[in-house]
Amino acid sequence: MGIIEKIREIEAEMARTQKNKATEYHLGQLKAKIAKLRTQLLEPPKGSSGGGEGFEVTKFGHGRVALIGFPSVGKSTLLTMLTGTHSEAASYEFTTLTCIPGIIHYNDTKIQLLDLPGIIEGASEGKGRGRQVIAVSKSSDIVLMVLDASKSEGHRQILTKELEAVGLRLNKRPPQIYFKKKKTGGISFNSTLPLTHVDEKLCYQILHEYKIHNAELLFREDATVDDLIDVIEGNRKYMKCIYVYNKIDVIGIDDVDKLARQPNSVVISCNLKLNFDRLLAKMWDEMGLVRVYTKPQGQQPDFADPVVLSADRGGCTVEDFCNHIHRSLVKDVKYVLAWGTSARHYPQHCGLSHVLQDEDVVQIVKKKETEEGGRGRFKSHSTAPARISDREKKAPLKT
Ligand SMILES: Nc1nc2c(ncn2[C@@H]2O[C@H](COP(=O)(O)OP(=O)(O)OP(=O)(O)O)[C@@H](O)[C@H]2O)c(=O)[nH]1
Ligand SMILES: [K+]
Ligand SMILES: [Mg+2]
Repeated sequence: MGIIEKIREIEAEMARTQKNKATEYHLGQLKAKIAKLRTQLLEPPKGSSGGGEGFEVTKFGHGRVALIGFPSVGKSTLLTMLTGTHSEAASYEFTTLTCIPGIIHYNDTKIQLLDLPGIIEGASEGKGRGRQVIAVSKSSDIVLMVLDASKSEGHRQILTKELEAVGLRLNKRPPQIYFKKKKTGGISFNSTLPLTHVDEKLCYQILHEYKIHNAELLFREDATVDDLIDVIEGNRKYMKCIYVYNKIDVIGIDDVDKLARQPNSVVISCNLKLNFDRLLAKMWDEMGLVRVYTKPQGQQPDFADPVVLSADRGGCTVEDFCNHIHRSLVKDVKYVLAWGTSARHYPQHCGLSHVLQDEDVVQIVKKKETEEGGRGRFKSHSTAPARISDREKKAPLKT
C-alpha cells in the first residue's frame, strides 16, 4: 500500500471514530501516525535531487514573497503590475507553468516576488505542480495567498489545509512546549499551567508512537495534541500569510467590505489597479525588515542605500549590522553611535548586542580610532545627521 492510501485509511478510521474521552487516546495516536506518514511523503523519492525541478530561482534582494493560489485568480496579472516583469496571464487555467520572479522596489529595498503555477486540492500529495509550488513557498519569507473574491470562501480553507499538510503553519507562532530528547532517565512531564486538551497519559502515548522513551516535556501553554505532534516532528515552518482577495471589481460593495474586515486580508482589483498601496504597505509590515543607514563621521547618512536586516533572518543587533557590512568588521568595533527609534537619547553609545530598529542611523566607532584620536573613516565625535526620517525632521538631532 502506498503512503497516500495509508493516510486515507487512517483518515477514514478517524472519521468513523466518535470523539469522546474514551477515544481521545486512540485519536491522538492516529493523528501522530498521519503526521509521520506526511513527513515520509515530503522526503524526496530515492535517486531524485528533490522536488523543485525547473523551479529553482536564485534568491535576490532583501526578501522573498511567493504568490500562491488556485488557477486563474490573477497571480500573474498581479506580478506584472507590481514588478513590471511580464508574466503571461490568460482566462484559462494553468497558464503559468513555472516560477517567474519579479522585483518590487519599495522603501529603498528590493523584494523578490515569485509568480507560481496555480495549485489545486491534493497539491500536498503531489497533484499538479503542488510539490514544487510548496517547496518554493517554504523558501520565501512570507506568502501572499491570492484568492478570487467572487469565488467560494472555502478556497482559503482548502489551500490552508494543503499547506498545513506539508508542515506550513500560517500566521501562527510555534507552540510553547519545551521538548528535548534524552539518552536515559525516562520521560519527565511538566506544565506551568493546567492542561485541558492533553494529559500525561496521552503525551506518553504520542511519544511512544515516535519510539521516544527518554525525554523532557514542559508545557508552557494549554496546547493541543496537534501542537505536541508539531513540536516532536520539529520540521514545521511558521510563516506570515496575507490573504489577497483579487477581482473585487466583480462583486458588490457589501461583500468587499466583509472580506476587507477579515484578519490578515487585503482586497484588491488588478483590473482597476485598486488598493495596491495597501497591499504593499501590509506586505512591508509583515516582512519586518529593518533599514539601517550608515553615517560616516562628519557626513550625512546615505539615505538611498540602507543595510537591510530582519529579525526573523539573521537578526537586528549591532553585531548583525556589522557582519552585514563585513565579516571581519565586528572585532574592530568599539561601539556605535545610534540615532532613531532604538536610541533612548541621541546619539546613544551602543554595544554589539543593541537591537536596531527600522530607519535607525548608525555610526561605527572602531577600537583603534578612538584610542588614536579618531583616525580614518569613522571617528568618535560626530555631527548629527540632518534627518533620520520625517518623524525626526521636527526635532533635529544633536550629537
Ligand atoms: N475581473 C477581473 N479579472 C481579473 C483581475 N485580475 C486578473 N483578472 C483576469 O483573470 C484571468 C486569470 O488571470 P491570471 O493572471 O492568468 O491568473 P493566474 O492566477 O496567474 O492563473 P494561472 O497561471 O493559470 O494559475 C485573466 O483573464 C485576467 O485578465 C481583476 O482584478 N478583475
Ligand atoms: K490563468
Ligand atoms: Mg499565472
